[in-house]
Amino acid sequence: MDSLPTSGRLTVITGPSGVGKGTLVAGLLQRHPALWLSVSATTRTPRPGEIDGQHYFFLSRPDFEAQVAGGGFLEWAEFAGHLYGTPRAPVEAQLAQGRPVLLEIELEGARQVRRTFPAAFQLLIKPPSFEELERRIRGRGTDSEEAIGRRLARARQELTAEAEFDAVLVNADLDAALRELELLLGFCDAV
Ligand SMILES: Nc1nc2c(ncn2[C@@H]2O[C@H](COP(=O)(O)OP(=O)(O)O)[C@@H](O)[C@H]2O)c(=O)[nH]1
Ligand SMILES: Nc1ncnc2c1ncn2[C@@H]1O[C@H](COP(=O)(O)OP(=O)(O)O)[C@@H](O)[C@H]1O
Repeated sequence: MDSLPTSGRLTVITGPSGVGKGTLVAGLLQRHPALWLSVSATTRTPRPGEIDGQHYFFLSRPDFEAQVAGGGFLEWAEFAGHLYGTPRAPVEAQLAQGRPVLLEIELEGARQVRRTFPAAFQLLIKPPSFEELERRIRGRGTDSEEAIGRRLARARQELTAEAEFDAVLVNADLDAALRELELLLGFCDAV
Protein backbone atom coordinates (compact mmCIF):
# COMPACT_ATOMS: atom_id res chain seq x y z
CA MET A 1 0.00 0.00 0.00
CA ASP A 2 2.72 2.45 0.85
CA SER A 3 5.51 1.62 -1.54
CA LEU A 4 6.88 4.81 -3.09
CA PRO A 5 6.42 5.63 -6.76
CA THR A 6 9.23 4.46 -8.97
CA SER A 7 8.59 6.90 -11.82
CA GLY A 8 9.84 10.37 -10.97
CA ARG A 9 9.28 12.18 -7.73
CA LEU A 10 7.48 15.25 -9.07
CA THR A 11 4.07 14.58 -10.62
CA VAL A 12 1.91 17.23 -12.28
CA ILE A 13 -1.82 16.54 -12.57
CA THR A 14 -3.75 18.75 -14.97
CA GLY A 15 -7.25 18.60 -16.35
CA PRO A 16 -10.32 20.73 -16.91
CA SER A 17 -12.23 22.12 -14.02
CA GLY A 18 -14.77 19.59 -12.73
CA VAL A 19 -13.09 16.56 -14.27
CA GLY A 20 -12.44 15.12 -10.81
CA LYS A 21 -8.80 16.05 -10.13
CA GLY A 22 -9.48 16.98 -6.52
CA THR A 23 -11.52 13.83 -5.94
CA LEU A 24 -8.86 11.57 -7.45
CA VAL A 25 -6.01 13.28 -5.61
CA ALA A 26 -7.87 13.01 -2.29
CA GLY A 27 -8.34 9.27 -2.89
CA LEU A 28 -4.69 8.87 -3.78
CA LEU A 29 -3.49 10.71 -0.67
CA GLN A 30 -5.74 8.62 1.51
CA ARG A 31 -4.22 5.42 0.14
CA HIS A 32 -0.64 6.72 0.01
CA PRO A 33 0.02 9.18 2.82
CA ALA A 34 3.71 9.42 1.90
CA LEU A 35 2.72 11.54 -1.09
CA TRP A 36 2.87 15.27 -0.49
CA LEU A 37 0.37 17.58 -2.19
CA SER A 38 1.45 21.17 -2.74
CA VAL A 39 -0.99 23.78 -1.40
CA SER A 40 -1.32 26.56 -3.97
CA ALA A 41 -1.89 30.26 -3.48
CA THR A 42 -4.86 31.93 -5.20
CA THR A 43 -6.60 35.27 -5.44
CA ARG A 44 -10.05 33.69 -5.82
CA THR A 45 -12.40 33.77 -2.83
CA PRO A 46 -12.81 30.62 -0.73
CA ARG A 47 -15.72 28.30 -1.52
CA PRO A 48 -17.87 27.24 1.43
CA GLY A 49 -15.86 24.77 3.49
CA GLU A 50 -12.48 25.73 2.05
CA ILE A 51 -9.86 26.47 4.70
CA ASP A 52 -7.00 28.94 4.29
CA GLY A 53 -3.69 27.08 4.31
CA GLN A 54 -5.32 23.73 3.73
CA HIS A 55 -7.14 23.97 0.39
CA TYR A 56 -5.37 27.12 -0.77
CA PHE A 57 -3.52 30.08 0.64
CA PHE A 58 -6.06 32.80 -0.16
CA LEU A 59 -4.17 36.00 -1.02
CA SER A 60 -5.13 39.48 -2.18
CA ARG A 61 -3.93 40.33 -5.68
CA PRO A 62 -1.23 42.76 -4.38
CA ASP A 63 0.10 40.11 -1.99
CA PHE A 64 0.13 37.52 -4.77
CA GLU A 65 1.92 39.93 -7.11
CA ALA A 66 4.51 40.69 -4.42
CA GLN A 67 5.26 36.97 -4.19
CA VAL A 68 5.58 36.77 -7.97
CA ALA A 69 8.04 39.68 -7.92
CA GLY A 70 10.05 37.99 -5.18
CA GLY A 71 10.37 34.75 -7.14
CA GLY A 72 8.26 32.94 -4.54
CA PHE A 73 6.38 30.78 -7.04
CA LEU A 74 7.63 27.75 -8.91
CA GLU A 75 5.00 28.56 -11.51
CA TRP A 76 1.90 30.72 -11.64
CA ALA A 77 -0.91 31.49 -14.08
CA GLU A 78 -4.20 33.30 -14.48
CA PHE A 79 -7.28 31.08 -14.64
CA ALA A 80 -10.88 32.26 -15.04
CA GLY A 81 -10.01 35.75 -13.83
CA HIS A 82 -7.91 34.76 -10.81
CA LEU A 83 -4.23 34.11 -10.15
CA TYR A 84 -2.95 30.73 -8.98
CA GLY A 85 0.61 29.77 -8.04
CA THR A 86 2.71 27.03 -6.49
CA PRO A 87 4.80 28.25 -3.53
CA ARG A 88 8.37 27.33 -4.40
CA ALA A 89 10.07 26.77 -1.04
CA PRO A 90 7.89 23.94 0.34
CA VAL A 91 8.03 21.97 -2.92
CA GLU A 92 11.81 22.24 -3.05
CA ALA A 93 12.07 21.25 0.63
CA GLN A 94 9.89 18.15 0.15
CA LEU A 95 11.78 17.07 -2.97
CA ALA A 96 15.09 17.57 -1.16
CA GLN A 97 13.84 15.19 1.52
CA GLY A 98 13.12 12.61 -1.16
CA ARG A 99 9.36 12.80 -0.78
CA PRO A 100 7.14 12.32 -3.85
CA VAL A 101 5.37 15.60 -4.63
CA LEU A 102 2.07 16.20 -6.44
CA LEU A 103 1.06 19.45 -8.12
CA GLU A 104 -2.57 19.84 -9.20
CA ILE A 105 -2.41 22.79 -11.57
CA GLU A 106 -3.83 24.12 -14.84
CA LEU A 107 -2.28 23.90 -18.31
CA GLU A 108 -0.13 27.04 -18.40
CA GLY A 109 1.44 26.14 -15.07
CA ALA A 110 2.08 22.60 -16.26
CA ARG A 111 3.88 24.03 -19.27
CA GLN A 112 6.10 26.16 -17.01
CA VAL A 113 6.96 23.15 -14.85
CA ARG A 114 7.82 21.19 -18.00
CA ARG A 115 10.53 23.78 -18.68
CA THR A 116 11.88 23.97 -15.12
CA PHE A 117 11.45 20.28 -14.18
CA PRO A 118 11.67 18.35 -17.46
CA ALA A 119 11.86 15.07 -15.54
CA ALA A 120 8.47 15.61 -13.88
CA PHE A 121 5.73 13.15 -14.81
CA GLN A 122 2.86 15.05 -16.45
CA LEU A 123 -0.61 13.58 -16.44
CA LEU A 124 -3.79 14.90 -18.07
CA ILE A 125 -7.15 13.85 -16.65
CA LYS A 126 -10.00 13.82 -19.18
CA PRO A 127 -13.76 13.46 -18.75
CA PRO A 128 -15.62 10.69 -20.59
CA SER A 129 -17.42 13.46 -22.54
CA PHE A 130 -17.84 17.23 -22.50
CA GLU A 131 -21.47 16.83 -21.46
CA GLU A 132 -20.42 14.80 -18.42
CA LEU A 133 -17.83 17.45 -17.55
CA GLU A 134 -20.52 20.13 -17.55
CA ARG A 135 -22.78 17.89 -15.42
CA ARG A 136 -19.98 17.46 -12.86
CA ILE A 137 -19.16 21.16 -12.61
CA ARG A 138 -22.84 22.01 -12.16
CA GLY A 139 -23.42 19.06 -9.83
CA ARG A 140 -20.63 20.24 -7.54
CA GLY A 141 -22.72 23.35 -6.90
CA THR A 142 -19.79 25.57 -5.91
CA ASP A 143 -19.55 28.02 -8.82
CA SER A 144 -21.55 30.95 -10.14
CA GLU A 145 -22.98 30.74 -13.66
CA GLU A 146 -20.24 33.11 -14.83
CA ALA A 147 -17.50 30.99 -13.23
CA ILE A 148 -18.98 27.85 -14.81
CA GLY A 149 -18.98 29.51 -18.25
CA ARG A 150 -15.33 30.54 -17.90
CA ARG A 151 -14.33 27.06 -16.72
CA LEU A 152 -16.11 25.35 -19.60
CA ALA A 153 -14.50 27.68 -22.16
CA ARG A 154 -11.08 26.97 -20.69
CA ALA A 155 -11.82 23.24 -20.58
CA ARG A 156 -12.19 23.14 -24.36
CA GLN A 157 -8.67 24.59 -24.71
CA GLU A 158 -7.13 22.29 -22.12
CA LEU A 159 -8.54 19.19 -23.76
CA THR A 160 -6.73 20.01 -27.02
CA ALA A 161 -3.33 19.77 -25.27
CA GLU A 162 -3.41 16.01 -24.83
CA ALA A 163 -0.29 15.34 -26.94
CA GLU A 164 1.87 17.38 -24.53
CA PHE A 165 1.37 14.94 -21.67
CA ASP A 166 3.22 11.79 -20.62
CA ALA A 167 -0.08 10.04 -19.94
CA VAL A 168 -3.81 10.64 -20.27
CA LEU A 169 -6.36 9.21 -17.86
CA VAL A 170 -10.12 9.19 -18.51
CA ASN A 171 -12.03 9.65 -15.26
CA ALA A 172 -15.21 7.73 -16.06
CA ASP A 173 -15.72 5.22 -13.22
CA LEU A 174 -14.06 6.72 -10.12
CA ASP A 175 -12.69 3.51 -8.61
CA ALA A 176 -11.26 2.34 -11.92
CA ALA A 177 -9.67 5.75 -12.53
CA LEU A 178 -8.13 5.75 -9.07
CA ARG A 179 -6.59 2.31 -9.66
CA GLU A 180 -5.24 3.44 -13.02
CA LEU A 181 -3.80 6.56 -11.40
CA GLU A 182 -1.98 4.44 -8.83
CA LEU A 183 -0.50 2.30 -11.57
CA LEU A 184 0.58 5.33 -13.61
CA LEU A 185 2.36 6.75 -10.57
CA GLY A 186 4.20 3.51 -9.99
CA PHE A 187 2.30 2.05 -7.07
CA CYS A 188 2.88 -1.42 -8.39
CA ASP A 189 0.86 -3.22 -5.74
CA ALA A 190 -2.32 -1.39 -6.75
CA VAL A 191 -3.83 -4.17 -8.88
N1 LIG B 1 -0.98 27.15 -12.60
C1 LIG B 1 -1.61 26.81 -11.47
N2 LIG B 1 -2.86 26.36 -11.50
C2 LIG B 1 -3.45 26.02 -10.33
C3 LIG B 1 -2.79 26.10 -9.10
N3 LIG B 1 -3.64 25.69 -8.13
C4 LIG B 1 -4.78 25.33 -8.73
N4 LIG B 1 -4.67 25.53 -10.07
C5 LIG B 1 -5.66 25.24 -11.10
O1 LIG B 1 -6.56 26.32 -11.19
C6 LIG B 1 -7.78 25.86 -11.75
C7 LIG B 1 -8.95 26.40 -10.94
O2 LIG B 1 -8.93 25.85 -9.65
P1 LIG B 1 -10.16 26.08 -8.69
O3 LIG B 1 -10.52 27.53 -8.64
O4 LIG B 1 -9.87 25.41 -7.39
O5 LIG B 1 -11.37 25.40 -9.46
P2 LIG B 1 -11.75 23.90 -9.86
O6 LIG B 1 -10.64 23.30 -10.66
O7 LIG B 1 -12.98 24.12 -10.65
O8 LIG B 1 -11.98 23.14 -8.58
C8 LIG B 1 -7.68 24.32 -11.75
O9 LIG B 1 -7.38 23.90 -13.07
C9 LIG B 1 -6.53 24.03 -10.82
O10 LIG B 1 -5.84 22.85 -11.20
C10 LIG B 1 -1.44 26.57 -9.11
O11 LIG B 1 -0.76 26.68 -8.10
N5 LIG B 1 -0.91 26.93 -10.32
N1 LIG C 1 -15.55 9.47 -11.79
C1 LIG C 1 -16.50 10.32 -11.40
N2 LIG C 1 -17.80 10.05 -11.68
C2 LIG C 1 -18.79 10.92 -11.31
N3 LIG C 1 -18.58 12.07 -10.63
C3 LIG C 1 -17.31 12.41 -10.32
C4 LIG C 1 -16.22 11.55 -10.68
N4 LIG C 1 -15.08 12.13 -10.24
C5 LIG C 1 -15.44 13.29 -9.63
N5 LIG C 1 -16.78 13.45 -9.67
C6 LIG C 1 -17.58 14.58 -9.14
O1 LIG C 1 -17.39 15.67 -10.05
C7 LIG C 1 -17.37 16.92 -9.35
C8 LIG C 1 -16.08 17.67 -9.67
O2 LIG C 1 -15.00 16.97 -9.07
P1 LIG C 1 -13.72 17.75 -8.49
O3 LIG C 1 -12.84 16.71 -7.86
O4 LIG C 1 -14.16 18.90 -7.67
O5 LIG C 1 -13.08 18.28 -9.86
P2 LIG C 1 -11.82 19.22 -10.14
O6 LIG C 1 -10.94 19.18 -8.90
O7 LIG C 1 -11.16 18.62 -11.33
O8 LIG C 1 -12.36 20.58 -10.43
C9 LIG C 1 -17.52 16.58 -7.86
O9 LIG C 1 -18.88 16.77 -7.49
C10 LIG C 1 -17.11 15.11 -7.79
O10 LIG C 1 -17.76 14.45 -6.73
